[in-house]
Amino acid sequence: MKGFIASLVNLPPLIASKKDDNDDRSDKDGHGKGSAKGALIVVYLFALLSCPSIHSRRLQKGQMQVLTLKFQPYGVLNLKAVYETDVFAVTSGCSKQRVPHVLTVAGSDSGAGAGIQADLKACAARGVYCTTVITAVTAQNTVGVQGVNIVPERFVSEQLQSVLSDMHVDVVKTGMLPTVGIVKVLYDRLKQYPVQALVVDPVMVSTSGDVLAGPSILDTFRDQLLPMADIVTPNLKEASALLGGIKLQTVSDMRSAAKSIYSMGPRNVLVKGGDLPASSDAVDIFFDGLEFYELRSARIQTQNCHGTGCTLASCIAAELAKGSQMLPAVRVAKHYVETALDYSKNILIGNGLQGPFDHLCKLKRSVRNSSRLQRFDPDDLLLYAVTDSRMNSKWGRSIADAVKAAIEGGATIVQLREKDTETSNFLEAAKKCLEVCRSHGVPLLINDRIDVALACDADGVHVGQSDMPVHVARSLLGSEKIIGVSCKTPEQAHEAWVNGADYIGSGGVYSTNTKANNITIGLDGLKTVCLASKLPVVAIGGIGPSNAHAVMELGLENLKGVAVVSALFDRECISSEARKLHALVLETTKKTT
Ligand SMILES: Cc1ncc(COP(=O)(O)OP(=O)(O)O)c(N)n1
Ligand SMILES: Cc1nc(C(=O)O)sc1CCOP(=O)(O)O
Ligand SMILES: [Mg+2]
Repeated sequence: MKGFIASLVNLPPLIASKKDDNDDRSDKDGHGKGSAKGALIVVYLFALLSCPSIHSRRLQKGQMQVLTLKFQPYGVLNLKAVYETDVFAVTSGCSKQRVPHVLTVAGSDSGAGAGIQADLKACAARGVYCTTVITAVTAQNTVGVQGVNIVPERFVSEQLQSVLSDMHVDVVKTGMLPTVGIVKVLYDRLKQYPVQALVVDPVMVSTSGDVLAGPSILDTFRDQLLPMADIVTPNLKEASALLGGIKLQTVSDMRSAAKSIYSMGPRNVLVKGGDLPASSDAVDIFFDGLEFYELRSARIQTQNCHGTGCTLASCIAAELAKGSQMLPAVRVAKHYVETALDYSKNILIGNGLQGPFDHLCKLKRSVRNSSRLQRFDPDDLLLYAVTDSRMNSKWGRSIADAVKAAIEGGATIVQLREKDTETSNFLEAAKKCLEVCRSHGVPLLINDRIDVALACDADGVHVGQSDMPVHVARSLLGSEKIIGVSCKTPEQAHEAWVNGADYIGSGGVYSTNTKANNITIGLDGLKTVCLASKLPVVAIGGIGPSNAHAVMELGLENLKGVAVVSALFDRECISSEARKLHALVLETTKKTT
């Protein structure tokens, strides 16, 4: 009480400082200045009055005081108080933000397709932080489960205590709970530290058919865990086990099972029908106690489905942690799993029948490119065909037909330079061209549009000096993609190399009508750039059958070929023009090397 009175007596005048530049952004444009400051002062006063350790101290002139206020579970607000010469300011400091958080209580899968590893990947893919309590360590691969080592229940309890007591978990998701003791410690800890939602994936049998939790556990599941659960997500075998072994063979059986499991206490039930015989769709039954929902998705033909159950449950948990309602969370999770399975249907990891899938949908790019001998072969620059939308319209050709003809004539690399094509049409055309290029083993690059290149998974991009900087394009596209840059000077060529480009396009060697206001650098300019460049070079600008030999006769080691637009695409027969040019460039290259 003494400290409280002292603090009131010692309170400096509360005047907003004119000098304070660190104030909230709204002050800068003059909006909400008074109200924001007023609110901060009220919070500061409240903190001052309710915290005895602050009351007893008086701020000296020039002294700064930082109060860190924790508003659990929303975050932390730092208040900064400065008492200067008759001016006192209260400002907000960095306000920390809590992030959505799922705790998974499950087994480790050494093959990383299911269990804890799948949960971590699913949460990462869905933008949610994931902590882990490991209940068992399995020796497992794509063939099956070779060994299981159960973590002692007191240590499961210790892990739970560590995470739940400190890290503010939003949602708990359970997977493999191999003993009655472990289910019980989980039950006790959840009573001690209640969370926003509990997602129970009643893992009992692995995809390979190995038993991961015996029948002795069923009673504890039914009596303790299910009544606490916000959703339980059994597959057909697990639903059958929970219901004493009844057969589930039809969608109607699944509905009855969902209803019976619901009567055990969970708020929602999702019976997964992935194993349902004779069904072209994957049908799941969702029951919320009032209504049944038949959730259908395409059945993806793939062996890479190890861990789908864990992933689905983790994704539901992640969506709930982000604030979603239950049914939308389930729908999003199903769609996510379907997308990841579809993306991963052809990846090859392991020799067994139960392959993992790619939660982050990122692995395939390197798989595809590693199947090529090299990511980028500079000799591919020999005859570089660059498309032009206006020329194709003029001649009434689709982009894909034009590209096909150029490749049939001998083009060794293709760039789609579609300056006036709408994005959606460009993307569609790029996909078609990619099919053509892939079937001929010819790389396809996209001019300027990194977004289109990413969307269609093209082999790379070509950018100019005023397009996206090379290092940014590289960070977006990854190390596997080809990046070319236009350079007219040695300095630009050096920059391109430093920033991680694969080749440079240099020109205009001759004047051109294809690109407006283009600066011509001539053969001399091209030579200067080539000599300075550590990267392979392709010449561009006004090049055709009449002058291609002059370009290649420069005989420069890193000058690998010619890039042409009008000499191919503004001609009646693209393939025969390509054939002519290809032969010419090849001949001069052979002569000069
Ligand atoms: C192979 C090749 N070299 C140079 C260019 C020109 O690119 P840029 O300077 O970005 O100009 P636009 O093509 O975008 O008009 C190129 N496209 N290809
Ligand atoms: C797209 C482009 N870039 C150039 C450069 O100098 O960087 S010249 C050019 C147009 C090349 O078209 P054509 O083969 O019809 O002359
Ligand atoms: Mg450009």
